[in-house]
Amino acid sequence: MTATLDRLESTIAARRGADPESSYVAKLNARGMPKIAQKLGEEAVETVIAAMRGDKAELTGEAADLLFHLMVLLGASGVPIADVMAELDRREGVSGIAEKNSRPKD
Ligand SMILES: N=c1c2ncn([C@@H]3O[C@H](COP(=O)(O)OP(=O)(O)OP(=O)(O)O)[C@@H](O)[C@H]3O)c2ncn1[C@@H]1O[C@H](COP(=O)(O)O)[C@@H](O)[C@H]1O
Repeated sequence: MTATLDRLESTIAARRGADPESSYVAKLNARGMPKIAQKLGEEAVETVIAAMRGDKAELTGEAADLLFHLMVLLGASGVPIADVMAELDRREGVSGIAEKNSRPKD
């Protein structure tokens, strides 16, 4: 999964300055953060609707759209996907401790 996202991150970075007529990534970036954020929100809603319908094929497609648009937003914001992964890894460690602390004491 990480390799796929790393590759996508590189592709998005390479396409950002391309011709907006021929590149969707360039077109979105040219329209700025409000448009990128709006698209991410739309894809999130479409993902939720697909999940509620219980259609796994539709959900798979919408989830891919959602992840792609999140990657575009992170790229435009200068946040590397490696930082997001590192935060998730950190939380994995933290949640173990939180779980332990939430257990009733003898
Ligand atoms: N993964 C994707 C990807 N997923 C979805 N999309 C595009 O996201 C758009 C979403 O469709 P919508 O109808 O919601 O959007 P729209 O009508 O084009 O835009 P609006 O009018 O809503 O602003 C479609 O144009 C899809 O083609 C993607 N476009 C590009 N990629 C990746 O990005 C790479 C670079 O793409 P280009 O920048 O186009 O070269 C590609 O090789 C792919 O790997």
